[in-house]
Amino acid sequence: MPPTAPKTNNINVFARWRRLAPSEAAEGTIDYHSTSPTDPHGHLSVSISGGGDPGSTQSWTSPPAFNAIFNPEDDNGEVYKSIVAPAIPHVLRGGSCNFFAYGHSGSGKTHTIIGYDYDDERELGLCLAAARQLFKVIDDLNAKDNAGERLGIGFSLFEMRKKSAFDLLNRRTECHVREGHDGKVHIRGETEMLEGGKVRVCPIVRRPCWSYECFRQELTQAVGARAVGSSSVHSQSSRTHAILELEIICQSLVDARQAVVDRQSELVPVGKRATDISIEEQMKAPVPHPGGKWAPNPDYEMNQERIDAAEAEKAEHEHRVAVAEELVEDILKSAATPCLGAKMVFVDLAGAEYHQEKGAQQLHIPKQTPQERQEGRQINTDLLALKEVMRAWATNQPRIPFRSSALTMVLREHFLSSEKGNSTMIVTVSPAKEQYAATLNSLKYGSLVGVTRA
Ligand SMILES: Nc1ncnc2c1ncn2[C@@H]1O[C@H](COP(=O)(O)OP(=O)(O)OP(=O)(O)O)[C@@H](O)[C@H]1O
Repeated sequence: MPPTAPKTNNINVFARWRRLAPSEAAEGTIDYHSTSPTDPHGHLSVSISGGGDPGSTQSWTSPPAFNAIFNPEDDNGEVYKSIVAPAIPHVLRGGSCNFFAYGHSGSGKTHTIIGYDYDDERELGLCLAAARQLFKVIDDLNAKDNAGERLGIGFSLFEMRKKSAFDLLNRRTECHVREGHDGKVHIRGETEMLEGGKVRVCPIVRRPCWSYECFRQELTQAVGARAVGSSSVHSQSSRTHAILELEIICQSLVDARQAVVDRQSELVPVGKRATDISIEEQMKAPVPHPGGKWAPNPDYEMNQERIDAAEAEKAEHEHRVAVAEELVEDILKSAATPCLGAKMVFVDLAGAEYHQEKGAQQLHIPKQTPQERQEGRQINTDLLALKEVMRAWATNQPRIPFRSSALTMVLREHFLSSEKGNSTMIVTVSPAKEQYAATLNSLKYGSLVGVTRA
């Protein structure tokens, strides 16, 4: 019986072969080619061989899991044109989408998502190329006579490591990932003590940019603060998952969100006072009796009026927070252009590691420290959790295991806010013979996600 044909394509999966580094040339390359079996959706299979010992006939062919496969001569511009550019109209209609780069260390994830050459148009990372195209449209909209409020792009950029996020727009400040009682995940940054007992818990920084040039400068500066270390493959490895969120914004949205943070900080001392008063009054009401029991104090009548007044003040401040939150929603709903609030999320995942001490020595990179090896294990655990989320998402499972890691908790919102079909994984792979095992693992990971379509 032929396999059941997929009904929808919830997650798009692409593979990208990177160029061979000059230092890898002596070892030779993996043999690889893509085939297009009779798949109802035209998805491609990839076959690889040539790893292992000389003369080895070891080979592997994936199921038809890949939407397209990019060759080493395809530059970032080509990848952008095929993967990201088609999503821009969806974003301009107000939709959201996300893009993940997955691959072993040194396979080209950062090259693809962020890029290393910020001046060469053909080599801009996908996020910069997307912002450039969005700004072209936004600038045209802003120039129109009947334009509503001026639009721009706000962005946040942070790294995930273990259970913490590090805000690259705020001196790599450590932020905490918390699940609220509403099930939403919040990333909370620094806590500031203000006058009058106000406590401001800053959210992760979202920097507003009103031109592409401003965005490019801010992004490149922030990227410079990324944590690098030595992986099992190269010595400038990103040891964390970098998450970059672009959002179309206007000034009133920025102000309204700031007002929510301000109202919340005003609520903190008022809420604390209400709790203190209630406890204080209740403590005075009973008195200890012999035998360790407590009984009502005949000489003290609990001051219910005092408690009620404090509770009323707290309710008033809670109402102010709710009003500020509603204003944010109203601005998003009543925008003159539907794209306000639309998001594009780019994730440069930390490199999956396959420990190959032999390969590391050949590449003359420093040996990993025990801490780096421990980080490597944590990275692999996160990537496994992400694979399970993607498989469950792709097959429309009722329960998606978002809570299995801090990384997947943070990504929850991005999956849920993107309609099905707007999540894309780019599996980056190296053609170097010495990385055959790692390449094979990455392709297997990608094909597991790619074939599980509902
Ligand atoms: N498609 C490509 N074309 C040209 N050079 C590339 C390509 N992909 C990667 N490279 C180069 O290979 C090296 C490693 O790439 P990159 O830093 O993007 O890997 P990575 O997967 O992000 O690694 P890690 O997970 O360890 O951070 C870089 O010097 C990069 O410029």
